[in-house]
Amino acid sequence: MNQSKEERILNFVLQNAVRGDPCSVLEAIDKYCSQKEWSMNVGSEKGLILDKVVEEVSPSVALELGTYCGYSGVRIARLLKAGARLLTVEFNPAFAAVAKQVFEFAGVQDKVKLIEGPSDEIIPQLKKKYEVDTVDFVFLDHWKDRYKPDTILLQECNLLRKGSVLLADNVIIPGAPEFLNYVRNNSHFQCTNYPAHLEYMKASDAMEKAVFLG
Ligand SMILES: O=C(NCCCOCn1ccc2cnccc21)c1cc(-c2ccc(F)cc2)cc(O)c1O
Ligand SMILES: [Mg+2]
Repeated sequence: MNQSKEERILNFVLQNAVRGDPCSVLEAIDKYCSQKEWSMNVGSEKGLILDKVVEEVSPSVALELGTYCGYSGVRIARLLKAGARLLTVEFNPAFAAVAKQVFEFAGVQDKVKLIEGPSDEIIPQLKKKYEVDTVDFVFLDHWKDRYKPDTILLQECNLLRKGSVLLADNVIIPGAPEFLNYVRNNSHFQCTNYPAHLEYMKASDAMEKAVFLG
C-alpha cells in the first residue's frame, strides 16, 4: 500500500542524511519539506529561535508536546548537556513510529523518551511513571487548543518550578489565542513574543516564550 508523507520524509532522511549527524537530519527534512512536500516541522527559521531558548535554559529535563516526525525533538536533543533528557509526547502512532526511527538515525535516541498518548493523560503520569520532579523547558507544538489547558495541567501537577520556560509554536498560524490571553494576563508568567514565518512559507507566524515565575 502506498507510503504516507511522513514515511516519504523518513526515507529521504535515510537516503540523504548522515547516520549519527543530527544537523544533517535537520537539513534533509528542511530540504524535502521546502522543495517536495510541505509538512508541519518547526523548520529552520523558528528552529533557530528554539535553539536559542534551549541553549539559554540548558534544561536537565525538557518536555515536548507534539513530536510529529521528530524534527524539533532532534533540534532539542542535539543541544542537551550530558545526562539531560527530552520527553516527547505524540498522539499519532504512525507519526511516533517515524519519529522513533528519525531519533535513532540522528543518534539522539539515548537522550529522548518518546511517549505515545494524549497529553492530558501523559502529563499527570510524568512524576510517578516517568520519574520527573519538575520540567525546566516545555515546547508546545501539539493541538493548539490544548496549549492553555495543558499549561494549567502542568501547574496543577506541580511540574513547573520558578524559572521553567514554556515555548509555544504557531501562536499566529494556526494560532493559539486562548493560550496567549492566558499567559499574557497571568502574573505568574513573563512573556516574550518572537515573530517569524510559518515553516517553509512566507506567511507570518510567531513563537511565544512564557517563563513561570512561581
Ligand atoms: O497542527 C499542528 N500541530 C499539531 C499536530 C497534531 O498534534 C496532535 N498531538 C500531538 C501530540 C499530542 C498530545 N496530546 C494531544 C494531541 C497531540 C500544526 C499545524 C500547522 C499548520 C499551519 C498552517 C496550515 F495551513 C496547516 C497547518 C503548522 C504547525 O507548525 C503545527 O504544529
Ligand atoms: Mg508547529
